[in-house]
Amino acid sequence: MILTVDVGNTRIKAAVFEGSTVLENFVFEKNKLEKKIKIILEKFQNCTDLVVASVGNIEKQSFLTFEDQLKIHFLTHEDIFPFINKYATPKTLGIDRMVLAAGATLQFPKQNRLVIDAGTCITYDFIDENDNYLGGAISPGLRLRYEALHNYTAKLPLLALDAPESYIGNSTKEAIHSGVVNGFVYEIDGFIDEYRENFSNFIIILTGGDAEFLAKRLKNTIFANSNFLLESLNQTFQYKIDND
Ligand SMILES: Nc1ncnc2c1ncn2[C@@H]1O[C@H](COP(=O)(O)OP(=O)(O)O)[C@@H](O)[C@H]1O
Ligand SMILES: CC(C)(COP(=O)(O)O)[C@@H](O)C(=O)NCCC(=O)O
Ligand SMILES: [K+]
Repeated sequence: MILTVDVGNTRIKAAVFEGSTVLENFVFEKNKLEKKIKIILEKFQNCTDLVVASVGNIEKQSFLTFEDQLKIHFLTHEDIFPFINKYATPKTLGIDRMVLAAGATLQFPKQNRLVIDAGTCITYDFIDENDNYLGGAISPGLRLRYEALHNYTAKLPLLALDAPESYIGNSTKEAIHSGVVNGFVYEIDGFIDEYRENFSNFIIILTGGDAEFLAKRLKNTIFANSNFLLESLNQTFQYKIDND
């Protein structure tokens, strides 16, 4: 039984796995880390390993209080991954993106794979059918877009995510919702069309906190799996155990 933890730039997501089965999912704020992990380990006392992928500002140090209870695996670029990393700056590639690429490689072998993770940022990660990780894109996530419009202008209000009535926004609020939400959707559909034009035998995985909201708005029908990063973290750990 293992506890997987995904430290993103907005929230922490966690899940307890028995083999490839999720026993329970958790989502919590970064300042609740120690308290929440303690509660989870009290409930799931058979956890033998704690596997962490962190791109937020939480480092391995924050997990060491648990090392007397279970083995801590804080994933780094030095770990073994099931793809060939063709990124020109492999050491700057986000560990979250590496885990997503590992999951896509292991779950969908011998295909071209695009992973879209709509979280704080939207990340696009492409792994070709020969398991070469080629890279992708980093773009502001939904919340970031609303906040940027408010923080970098004199008059725009800070709005919460809401679906626009039309692409023609007929009020300040509607114009902002249209620009943020439709811009987000058109961007993603545009990228997917571009990849589709250049690669055949192609699968798209959509995940992240905004995946559900997005899935029903995209022209390209793709299935959202909000748990994909944690599932991939579990599989990446298994791969590391089997191949280290
Ligand atoms: N309860 C929530 N708190 C914060 N963000 C949320 C919540 N529910 C959905 N979201 C959306 O999820 C996004 C964060 O997704 P997530 O994948 O958790 O980010 P990250 O992995 O970058 O921390 C936010 O941009 C927001 O639009
Ligand atoms: C782009 C990210 C901030 C995305 O993080 P998230 O949206 O999951 O919080 C993260 O993958 C990161 O810090 N990447 C490092 C730069 C790179 O991947 O090239
Ligand atoms: K993300």
